Parts: sequence; structure tokens; C-alpha cells
Amino acid sequence: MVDYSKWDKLDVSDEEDVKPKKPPEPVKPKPRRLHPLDYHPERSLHKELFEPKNCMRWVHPSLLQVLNQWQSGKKTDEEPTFQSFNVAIEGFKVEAPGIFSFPALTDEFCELLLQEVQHYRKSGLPSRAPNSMNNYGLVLNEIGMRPAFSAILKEVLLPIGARLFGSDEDRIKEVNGVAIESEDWGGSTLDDHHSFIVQYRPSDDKHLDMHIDECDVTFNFGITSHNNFEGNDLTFCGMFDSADHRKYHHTYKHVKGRCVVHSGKRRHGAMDIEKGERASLIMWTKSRSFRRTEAYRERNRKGLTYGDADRVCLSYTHDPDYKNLMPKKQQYHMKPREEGQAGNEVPLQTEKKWITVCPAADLSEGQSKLLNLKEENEQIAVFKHREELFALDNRCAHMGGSLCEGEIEDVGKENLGCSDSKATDGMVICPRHYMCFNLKTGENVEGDFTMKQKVYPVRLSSDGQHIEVEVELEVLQPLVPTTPENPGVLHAERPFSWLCGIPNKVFATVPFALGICSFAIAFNIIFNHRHTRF
Ligand SMILES: O=C(O)CCC(=O)C(=O)O
Ligand code: FES
Ligand SMILES: [Fe+2]
Repeated sequence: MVDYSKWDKLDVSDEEDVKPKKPPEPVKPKPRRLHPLDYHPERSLHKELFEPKNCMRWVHPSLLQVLNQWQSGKKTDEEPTFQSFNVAIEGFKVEAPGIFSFPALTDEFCELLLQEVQHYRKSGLPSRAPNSMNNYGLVLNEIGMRPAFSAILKEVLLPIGARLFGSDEDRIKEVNGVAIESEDWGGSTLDDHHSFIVQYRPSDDKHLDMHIDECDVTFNFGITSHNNFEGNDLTFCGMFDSADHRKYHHTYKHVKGRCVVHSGKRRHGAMDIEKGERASLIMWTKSRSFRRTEAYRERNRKGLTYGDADRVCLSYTHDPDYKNLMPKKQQYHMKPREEGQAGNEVPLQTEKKWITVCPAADLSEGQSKLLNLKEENEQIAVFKHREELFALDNRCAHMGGSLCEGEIEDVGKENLGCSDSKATDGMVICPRHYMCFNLKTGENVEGDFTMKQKVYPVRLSSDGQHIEVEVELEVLQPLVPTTPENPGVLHAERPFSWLCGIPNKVFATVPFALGICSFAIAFNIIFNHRHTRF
């Protein structure tokens, strides 16, 4: 069981800065925080986007109609009663239990917003990563759009949140005869948001690793037309506290102007983008009062179980067993699930091999060398500390930082990162967020056991001239059909196929072969006989 607090990797709210776990010396000065007034109203492009009073202007006509009906049915000066809001908007879809989509924004809004983001980029003002795993995006609250999105939350999204993820009184059971199977996630009292743009393109952020959001209800709006990109589907898995949280649930393809809404605590991620660019507007919404309830706290206390997993649901950032379950060549990619694909398909077969890294003379004290096995999708960093050699997986278990570019230091204390370590043992400091890993054990020296680097055997070659590491290489599975005598053999049977209308199994039979031979002999005799006669 893992402590839930380990999951707050995405805890990037507007109020807080990302805190590096252990800043080593020298600590780089933080850039000055952007003030919303730095950009708007002086330098912004479409001022109308920043105006809270315009919020209804951006709403898709189908949704607007339902909102207007609801407003006109309400008595003035009354608190909104969500029970009378009809969430069956034209075009509403129950994507899967707990995941819904509906037309939400006009094309005009999507286009103006995208232009605004591009305009901001050209301004040269700083931008902070919108969440801890996407760098190529923009926090809209920070550029002065918080009031506009607060109005959208209150006037447009709140009744939807209440009907789909609200209290037992507000939440509906079905839409157009389809059960929605959702739970109370504070949808009736959503009162805070972190609103940002995420963007993907093959050369920058290609995908978003599986994660849960630091919010209660996530509203995710497609901003780019589907003609502009290929791939990048959103894949959903189970709820964070359920046994199936790493089991596949649903695939959603983004549509411009359409919103997909789900509990923030459902595991999800964006697959690799193959071509073009995609942008989404994300509103992570929270309910302050819901977060104070005992039910909410209890649910978070339950923590995670690392049970059965479908590969498509594995997270390289969060799952300690990722490298055991994901074939090496598929690691750090996010490939969509193939139709009919099972969970952990055929077990992997590997063989160990010693591979040369570099001449021994090339690695000096306190330095590192990288062995990049592209074919294997494996990177190994070899370090020399106090005349000893060490080899670790080069990609940091936190978020893939390159350890061979990190500083090496003594751990400085007894038993840091393992019970028998000495103060003079070495550690490497990841250059990205400064996590420190014991060179001997790969353990995180702060004791975060989910963040462990793989350790490789390393040695000098028999003539002492080269450094070698032992790597486990994947070998192809033999295609051996399961037989009653050999039931344990991998089930990797070739599919049943046909040749010239005859099933190929027929050709393999001995009687068939004998038949062909007899026919050939008979034909030969007749043919020769005929020729000799004429
Ligand atoms: O790319 C997407 O649509 C999903 C983004 C997301 O899940 C997030 O930013 O939390
Ligand atoms: S500490 Fe974050 S990537 Fe290494
Ligand atoms: Fe997310």
C-alpha cells in the first residue's frame, strides 16, 4: 500500500510554487512570479476574452439553450436549485461510466483563445509549466484570465458539475436512459479552479503520462480541430482508490469546442501525438467545503493498491513496478491500446549480456559516461566515485531527468538510502528536480521508495582496458503453440489462415502430402506414355 501523498506530483495550483525536494548547492534563483497585470490589459490581444461579463458569449448554442431554460425557470433572488437543471444537452454523451462529454464552447472562442496564447508566447513574458508533466502550455489564470474562468465556472459549469458529480440530492442517475454511474466529488459546491492550456506536438510534449489531477472535477475542452493532429487520444483507466485503477476504461478523441468531464481522481493520460499540434483548455475545479469533509479525507487515506495492470494504464512517473511490467522497447512511449489487447500480455523473455561502455581511461574520478542502447530503449549512466564504478538507469525515476548530467557527491551521512551505507558512499543529484540517488543501491536518499533507480552490474573487462555493464536484452518469443503435453508453453499461436481457399492446416497434414505425391507419379506415367505413343 502506498501513501496517497506520493501522488501529489500534479499539485501545481496557482497559490503554490513547485517545491524541489532537496535543493543542493548552488540553488538557482527562482524567476520572478508573473503578475496577471504584467500582460492584461496593456499587452493582451483579445481583451474581450478577459471579461467575466462575456462568459455566456462563448457558450455553444446547445448548452446555452439549456442554461437559459434553467435560468428562466428559477425564481429571482433564490439560490440555484440544481435539481431543475436538465443536463441532457443536445449532443450530450455518456462516454463510459463516470466520463461524459457535451458541446461546450463556440468555434470563435477556441480560435480567439489559441490566438491569445500564441500572442502571449511572442510577448517574451515568462510562463510556468501548467502541470508538472507538461512544459509546452500556459497557465491562463496567471496571465489575467482567472476572473473570466471563475465566471464560466459559476455560471456555466457548476450546474453540470452538480448533476454529474454533485451531492446525492443533485446528482442524476441516468441521462437519456443511460446510467451515468458517477459519485459525489463535490460537484454541487465547486468554487475554485486552476485553468490552463496544454499543448502537444511531436517535437515538444509528445504525450502526458498516466496520472490523476490535483482537483475534484476536471473539465477538459478541445481547442484544436481534429484535422490539425493525429493520435494523442485521451485514455482513461480506473479510479485512484479502486482495485482496477490500472485497468483500461475508455478512449476519448478530442473534438474542438467539446468538453469531456470526469473526476480528477480517475487515472488518465494523453497518448503520443503522431503529427500536427493539439491544444486543450483544462479547468481543474475544486470544492473547498467538499475537501473538508470526513468522507473526502477517508477516501484519500485509503491509498493505492498496485494490483493487476493493463500496459496502456501504466505510469512511468508513478508506478514503482513500471519497468517490470512494460517491455523495454515500449518504455516512455504512450501507445494507444490495440483493439482486443489484454492486460499484461505474454511474459517477457530476456538474456543477460556484458556490453562495453568505454575505455577505462575515459572515465575519470567524479565523472560519468552514458551508454545509450537505442534499439533497446535503454540508457545506462556509469559513474566513478572514490575509484569505484557504479551503473544506474540514466532516466530519473521521478520524471526522466538525465542522471549522467547530475553532480556526484558523498551521501554525507551513515545509512542514507540503505541500512549499511557509509558517509563516503556516493550519490548522484538529478539535474531536473534535485532528487538524490545512492549510487550503490539506486535508492532515493530521502527514503521515497517509489523513486528507486535500477542498478546494473558493472566491471572492468578481463584485460582491465574497458568498462562493461551487464544488460538484460529482450529476446523474441518463439511461436510455439500450446499442446496438451506442453501446456505451460507461451500461447503465441499463429493465426489460422487460408491459402487459395483451403485452410493452411490442411496442407500440413501427411495424408495431404502423400496424396500430392501419388497424383504427381500417376500424372508423370500417363504423360510420358502419351508422348512415347505419338
Ligand atoms: O491532454 C489532455 O487532454 C489531458 C490533460 C490532462 O489530463 C491534464 O493536464 O491534467
Ligand atoms: S528529480 Fe525530477 S526528474 Fe529527476
Ligand atoms: Fe489530467
